[in-house]
Amino acid sequence: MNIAVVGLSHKTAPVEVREKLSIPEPQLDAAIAHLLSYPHIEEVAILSTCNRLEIYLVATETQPGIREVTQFLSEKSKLPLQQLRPHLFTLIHDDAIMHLMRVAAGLDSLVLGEGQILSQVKQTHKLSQQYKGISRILNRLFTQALTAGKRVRTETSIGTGAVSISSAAVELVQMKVQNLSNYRVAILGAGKMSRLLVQHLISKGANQISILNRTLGRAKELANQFPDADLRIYTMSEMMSVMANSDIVFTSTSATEPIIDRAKLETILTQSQPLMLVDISVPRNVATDVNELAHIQAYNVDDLKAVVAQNHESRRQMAQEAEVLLEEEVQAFDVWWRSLETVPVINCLRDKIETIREQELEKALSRLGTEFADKHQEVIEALTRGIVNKILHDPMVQLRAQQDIEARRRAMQTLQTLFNLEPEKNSSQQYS
Ligand SMILES: NC(=O)c1ccc[n+]([C@@H]2O[C@H](COP(=O)([O-])OP(=O)(O)OC[C@H]3O[C@@H](n4cnc5c(N)ncnc54)[C@H](OP(=O)(O)O)[C@@H]3O)[C@@H](O)[C@H]2O)c1
Repeated sequence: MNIAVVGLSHKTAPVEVREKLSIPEPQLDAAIAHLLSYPHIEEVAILSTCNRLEIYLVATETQPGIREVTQFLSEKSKLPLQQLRPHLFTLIHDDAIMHLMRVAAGLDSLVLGEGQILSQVKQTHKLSQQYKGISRILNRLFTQALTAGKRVRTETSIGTGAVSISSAAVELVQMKVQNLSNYRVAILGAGKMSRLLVQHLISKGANQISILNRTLGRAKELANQFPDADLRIYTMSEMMSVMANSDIVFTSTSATEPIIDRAKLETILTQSQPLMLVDISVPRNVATDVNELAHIQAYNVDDLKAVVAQNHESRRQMAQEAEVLLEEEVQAFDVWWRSLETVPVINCLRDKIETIREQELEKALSRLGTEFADKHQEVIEALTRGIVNKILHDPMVQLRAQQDIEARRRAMQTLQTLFNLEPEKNSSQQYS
């Protein structure tokens, strides 16, 4: 039994590959069920964000489990394995555990230390539980990773400063245009990233902002969060006319197909009309053919790398503080993981003692007669259970807490000899 992660991220794959592997929320249930149907996969969790698609698994046999996930990714993306493989990374056990901790802490993000990833990991944990992808092992790992992520945000300085993909996108635009107050800005979408866009645009001096959304209610809600800004709101049906009257358009919707392409722009823009498009969505909202138009400047999430390079430099020191803290959380998970090898011996001992308790109780009750048994069975049952549990408590706790592997194995062996136990064969190797 082992933990592994197979996936790709902004570090290993460009946006045109990442978007092929994005698994939107409505498809998660089916994807988890599909992965669990493979013979070597016991538990699975899928983390799908704009920067990564990572599949965490517990495999009965590591390499076959990894092969099954790789096969799934190839089918899902419709990319042949030879084409997909150069973009994939695979990490096993300790490396996979540390990786999830780093991801949750924002240390593997394009924008180092951004906070959105922690809620995305939380959502992955929640949905993987809901769709029954994870049980004991990944549940524990995700819980520990979320603790690690929260600690990094509260106990180190990396969480300070509101950095996000949205802030980087605004920074990119500001580098290009200097004074944002002179430009008409439109934002397509009114979700979490759009809210951050509005916040950063306002803080950088933009004052002509339009928000367009599929549902007007959500755009209104967003505008209401910035009562001092004069935000204009529209439904998507007005997209073309609003864009025709904009200088800069940000796109941040969860649409799975492009909503802007060359043909659409040609119908609204004059030949010399400039327009800057900044698409932070994955899958992308802007088709690549817009680059064929002379006065269009189009950027996507991968173009933010240049902006965030500066951010990385200044935040690297803070990231080092966080790494120390993550080591502690990996260690805590490791202690738990190693304690799992005691489970078969503990179960075996419990079963044996429980059988003795039941047999002795039955004998005693039959000696005491039915009248006594009917009246007092519950009390005697509770009494014997209480005695057994109290006697077993300390040895069980001591055994699980023993961190020295050799000492723990010796203790398990002693228990087996003294109580003549026969735990399942090979079960002590099951978790190594
Ligand atoms: N969350 C992050 O940290 C993060 C970071 C970088 C990039 N991104 C990318 O940014 C995009 C938005 O993410 P988010 O977190 O802001 O999502 P979100 O909070 O769930 O909001 C989704 C937005 O997309 C709109 N939408 C969904 N399907 C649409 C469709 N078919 N056509 C037009 N609009 C549609 C929704 O409109 P309604 O209100 O009408 O449903 C809503 O405004 C995604 O592509 C995501 O990958 C997210």
